[in-house]
Amino acid sequence: MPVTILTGFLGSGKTTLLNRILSEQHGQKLAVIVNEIGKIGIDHKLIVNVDEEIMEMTNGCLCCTVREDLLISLKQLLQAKRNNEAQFDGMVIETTGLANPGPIIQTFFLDPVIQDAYEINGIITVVDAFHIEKHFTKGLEAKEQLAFADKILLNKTDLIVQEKQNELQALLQSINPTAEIIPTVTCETNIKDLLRIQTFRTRDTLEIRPHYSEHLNDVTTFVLRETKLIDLHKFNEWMTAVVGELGEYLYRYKGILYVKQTDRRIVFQGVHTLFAASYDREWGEEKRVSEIVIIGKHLNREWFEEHFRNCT
Ligand SMILES: Nc1nc2c(ncn2[C@@H]2O[C@H](COP(=O)(O)OP(=O)(O)OP(=O)(O)O)[C@@H](O)[C@H]2O)c(=O)[nH]1
Repeated sequence: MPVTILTGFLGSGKTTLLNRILSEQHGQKLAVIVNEIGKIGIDHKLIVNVDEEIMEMTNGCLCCTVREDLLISLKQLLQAKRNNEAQFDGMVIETTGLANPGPIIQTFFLDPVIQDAYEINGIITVVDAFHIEKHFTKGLEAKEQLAFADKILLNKTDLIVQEKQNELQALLQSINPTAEIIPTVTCETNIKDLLRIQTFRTRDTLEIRPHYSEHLNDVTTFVLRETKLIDLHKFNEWMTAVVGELGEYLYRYKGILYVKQTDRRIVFQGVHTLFAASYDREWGEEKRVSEIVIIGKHLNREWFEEHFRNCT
């Protein structure tokens, strides 16, 4: 069952997006989990009344205290589905505006029952185009949410001029060079596409968009590139050590490797300490190069570059 995770700073438009997802025809019947911090059952009243399964979790912020709750909710929903008490073939989780989505994503990988039944479709981050720069000054959350995103909705573009929009798009892309950025007004976009990201599946393309290396306070983004063949064993050993040591600081990393052990491309990606790699298609006409995007906190780029080179 595909699970789509909605993040975004307070007031950016997550509920607006959720309502679109729930009211548009996209062929999926969705279960919804909303996580409200400090409010008691307010948001569900704002959510359009459709016959979806809505489960509200009010006792704390998903990212820190209630991962156990999330697990329980996920299992309850699964049980309800098996008992024919609930019908759904996909799930959407709306996180609080302050959640770091990392631990939520990890919940789906740590429990075998959950891992069997669910699959992360993707992480969608909604950005308030009018306030985002202010949000950046308030702490790390807004940047962390961008770091995890597969798709970024640059929402409320009706409140800014075109030049500002271009400037923000470049800024967001520099923070997360692999995410697709979609400018929107009231989150209007193709909902089917949002429900079909399939980020953790092997894909033909892992696109690394042009970007400018960026260091915004503590969140660092850089791309490692190497044209020499990579030794997969060396790389695996190194990555295992890296996630063991620096896992908590690694928000998101994704890459394609050109390795000596196979003619096929190796696609891999991870969140904190969890990473998965898979064989992709064979190399074609394109330039053979290993490329990894790393987004994290307090990371030393030179150290990564040097050790990645040592994997050749
Ligand atoms: N001008 C403008 N306002 C918008 C747009 N999208 C949403 N809004 C408004 O922004 C406010 C916040 O939207 P929500 O969808 O509730 O945002 P949220 O992220 O769920 O908010 P929290 O649950 O508080 O984190 C609402 O008043 C929306 O009507 C937009 O594109 N342009």
